[in-house]
Amino acid sequence: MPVISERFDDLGSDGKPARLGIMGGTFDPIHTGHLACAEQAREAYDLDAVVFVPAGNPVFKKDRAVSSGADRLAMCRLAVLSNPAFDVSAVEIERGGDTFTVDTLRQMRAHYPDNVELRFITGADAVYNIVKWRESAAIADLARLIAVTRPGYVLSEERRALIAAHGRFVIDYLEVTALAISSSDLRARVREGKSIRYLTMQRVLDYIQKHGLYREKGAGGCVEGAR
Ligand SMILES: Nc1ncnc2c1ncn2[C@@H]1O[C@H](COP(=O)(O)OP(=O)(O)OP(=O)(O)O)[C@@H](O)[C@H]1O
Ligand SMILES: O=C(O)c1ccc[n+]([C@@H]2O[C@H](COP(=O)([O-])O)[C@@H](O)[C@H]2O)c1
Repeated sequence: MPVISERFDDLGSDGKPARLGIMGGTFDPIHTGHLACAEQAREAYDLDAVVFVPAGNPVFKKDRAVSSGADRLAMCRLAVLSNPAFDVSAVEIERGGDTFTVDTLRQMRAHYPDNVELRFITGADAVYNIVKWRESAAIADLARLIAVTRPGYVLSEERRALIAAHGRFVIDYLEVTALAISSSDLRARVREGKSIRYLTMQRVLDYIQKHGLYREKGAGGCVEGAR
């Protein structure tokens, strides 16, 4: 059984410096925006691997239904199949309870040797609120952040300064291809019977159809214990 990820549990075990990108999200469902920004972050910061980590119970999304962890995990796995530098980690879904990034980073830091640098990839909308995350100052000590641009979300110089002052955050701001794609929009399109072709990987689309996801209002499944 892998601890973190099937493909990359041994990263750094040869003693060579390595960089691991960690792409956290709800991924309900994973879409091309997520994949493109992970790929562009991998390229820009010379990451050896990027692991997608679907949140078990996303704390900032308690006001809505979230699909089961099993479905979101399965869709992420299908989405990364064609990229040898990508993998998926089930750690947050297996952990249960509310999902906090600090716990995941601690688990990863404990697993990987010191020659593996952790880089947490997140979008401008998520980074905007990072000062409100559980033990956010500790996050700053565990990982360097890659904040990718996202259409519709502006991180002003004032906000960046506020974030920097809050902890000892080291944040690399990366401009990525602007793709105004969101999981909310994909869910709404499926519910309305519209096409989501090309907005996510074909394998993910097939999974959504086969399992009848997002067809009903408030879609997905359970609010509580999203596993
Ligand atoms: N199109 C995009 N471009 C850049 N970053 C993105 C994009 N979509 C999502 N992200 C980032 O990916 C991470 C995970 O996003 P998440 O799974 O919440 O998807 P989402 O599309 O924002 O979902 P929802 O619409 O349900 O809120 C977040 O850090 C978010 O900022
Ligand atoms: O740790 C926290 O307090 C925390 C609060 C909000 C969001 N996050 C993480 O940020 C990532 C993006 O979250 P979301 O809700 O936009 O999908 C995902 O990995 C979440 O677990 C983490």
